[in-house]
Amino acid sequence: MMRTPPLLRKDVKLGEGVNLQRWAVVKRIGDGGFAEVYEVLDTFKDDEKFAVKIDKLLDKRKDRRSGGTVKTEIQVLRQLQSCPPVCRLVPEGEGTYEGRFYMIMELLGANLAEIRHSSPQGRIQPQAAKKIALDLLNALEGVHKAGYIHRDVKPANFALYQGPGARSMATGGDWRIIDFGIARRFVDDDGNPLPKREAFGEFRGSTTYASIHAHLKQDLGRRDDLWSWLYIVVEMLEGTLPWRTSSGDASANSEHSPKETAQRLKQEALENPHILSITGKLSEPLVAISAYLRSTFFETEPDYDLLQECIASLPSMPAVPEQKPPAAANGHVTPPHPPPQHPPGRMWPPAAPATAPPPMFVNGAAHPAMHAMPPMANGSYAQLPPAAYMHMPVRPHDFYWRGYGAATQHSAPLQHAAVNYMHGYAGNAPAQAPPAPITLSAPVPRPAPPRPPANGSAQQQQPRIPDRAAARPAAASASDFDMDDQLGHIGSAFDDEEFDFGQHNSSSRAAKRSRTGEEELAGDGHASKRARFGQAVCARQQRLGQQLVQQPREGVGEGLLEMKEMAAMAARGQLSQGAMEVRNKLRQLDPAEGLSILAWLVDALSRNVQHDGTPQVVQWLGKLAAFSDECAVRCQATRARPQEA
Ligand SMILES: Nc1ncnc2c1ncn2[C@@H]1O[C@H](COP(=O)(O)OP(=O)(O)OP(=O)(O)O)[C@@H](O)[C@H]1O
Repeated sequence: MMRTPPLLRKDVKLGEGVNLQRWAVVKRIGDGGFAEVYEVLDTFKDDEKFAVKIDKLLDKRKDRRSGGTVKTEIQVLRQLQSCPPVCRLVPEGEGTYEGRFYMIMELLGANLAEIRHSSPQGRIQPQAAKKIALDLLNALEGVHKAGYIHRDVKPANFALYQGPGARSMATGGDWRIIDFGIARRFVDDDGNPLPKREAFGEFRGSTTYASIHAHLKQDLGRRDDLWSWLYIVVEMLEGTLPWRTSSGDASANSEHSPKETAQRLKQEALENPHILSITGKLSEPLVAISAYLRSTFFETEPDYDLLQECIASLPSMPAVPEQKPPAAANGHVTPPHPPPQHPPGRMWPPAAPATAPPPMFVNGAAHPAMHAMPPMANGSYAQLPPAAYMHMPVRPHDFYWRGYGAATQHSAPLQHAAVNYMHGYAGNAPAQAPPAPITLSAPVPRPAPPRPPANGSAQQQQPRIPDRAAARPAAASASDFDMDDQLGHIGSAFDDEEFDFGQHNSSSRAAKRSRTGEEELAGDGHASKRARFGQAVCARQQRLGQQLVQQPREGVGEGLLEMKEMAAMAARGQLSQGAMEVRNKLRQLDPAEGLSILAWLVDALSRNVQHDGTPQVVQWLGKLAAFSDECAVRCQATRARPQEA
């Protein structure tokens, strides 16, 4: 039986004494772009509390073009009700009030934006942040598995469940995902993914958390929800994002719009994810996530397990003393990027690799070797040509095979992590001894890329290996070989000259891809060639790697010749079934073992690039570096798992 509604508070905008069917409006609790949210009481159920979301009056909508309405949201939410972390609708709780659609749903608590703002320095403790990150990821996975992309993933759209059995915030809370106003179904009725739409318009979600693809007005896929999720995770841990100003929002003092600033910094963060951190040194698992997301395609089904593993390997304790981000004159929060102070030193101790590396993560903390990783200065200095990577079939968790698939660029920070990690144990005589202190040469600033000739003949130019000796004449001996320097110069050589596999020309499409981080290769005739090349690379990689580990270092030259031969064979497409089999064996190697082999190979190839600048060698180097990245990430994941258990 309908009861008299309770006394209404003054701030109720729906109108005095409003009843929406049996639900009596109590107070306003939220206000978005196209709707308002009120707390209501169910007068049929002992005044149990619920929430109602109702369309704003048309003239109060921030953006009339948004198209988002409660009516469309109801349709999406109905499809997602079997997905646990999605906000529950009350059956029969839909209707219109003065022409405005409304829906009754469960009443949730504070949203993540409010909770973060109420935390000291806007940071959430790492242990709780990890739990929240996993909950949010689960929620997104559930939505994706149900065939939808949310497209407006932001902290305000995750709210605390406060019903029976809810966990307290002290243990991370229980999160529900809300606001499906601009969600979109990405599969057809048969569950097949819809093709990417071209010429997509302005994005309608939040600028702060929008993926780079949203800024570029591209069609959004599952990966874009996950980019937003990554920004949320970074913000929870860091207390801010680089594109936020000291006032926390729009960069009012900047000559660029907030959107432009966010886009530029997000673009930079693709190359160098460390700029996402106020310390200039982002946690390696987050770097890995960024590298992984960057490697995904529009239609890629994300590897949620891998993302979970990365989050699980995040430190549970704050790694550095609390630090306030300095605000630059223009109001931007600028990562400090302390200059690295590493004295020149040897790359590898000359002894054989130890059998067992020390754990990379002990109780969530990084292996001591990881600390030796020099902060990235002003962007990546180890870019390698996109064509250095190949596309390969994927197993779950083998994301680097896919990640570096096709035209992905190499993630410099990860590569250095791998090298440094290896450095921590490979060659330290007693396996039990703590890793020797690591000395790396300070990275040499990248020279400005050469300007293309005025006559536009850049496309005919051959990729060149720069003269390393000329750039750093005093450090040319094998004993003080400097990987940073070497990779930096190789990277510079390809800045403007896209190396197209087996061809020495540049394509505007590929160049565009490298600028935008867009990696789709639909219709790319070179993709299958790269795949074949990749198989061959891996086959020979294992054999030569084992040889090299057993051989004295003088044997490297011979190994290099064999590799070049193999590369030429791959380019001609003369590949065997055997190559595929060896590759599969290589994949089964213990990641640490693979890393050990690959570290030797990268080192060996780097030394020889100086003497023989063939493009194949550069490709090899890129491929090998990518593989050592994979090994490093897999090491992290493998070692983190028992810790979590
Ligand atoms: N079920 C709920 N329980 C409690 N609070 C809610 C609920 N749903 C939404 N809110 C609150 O209301 C606010 C606005 O809701 P919502 O984001 O759905 O509206 P919107 O118009 O789509 O917003 P925006 O324009 O920001 O996307 C949310 O940030 C949240 O704090």
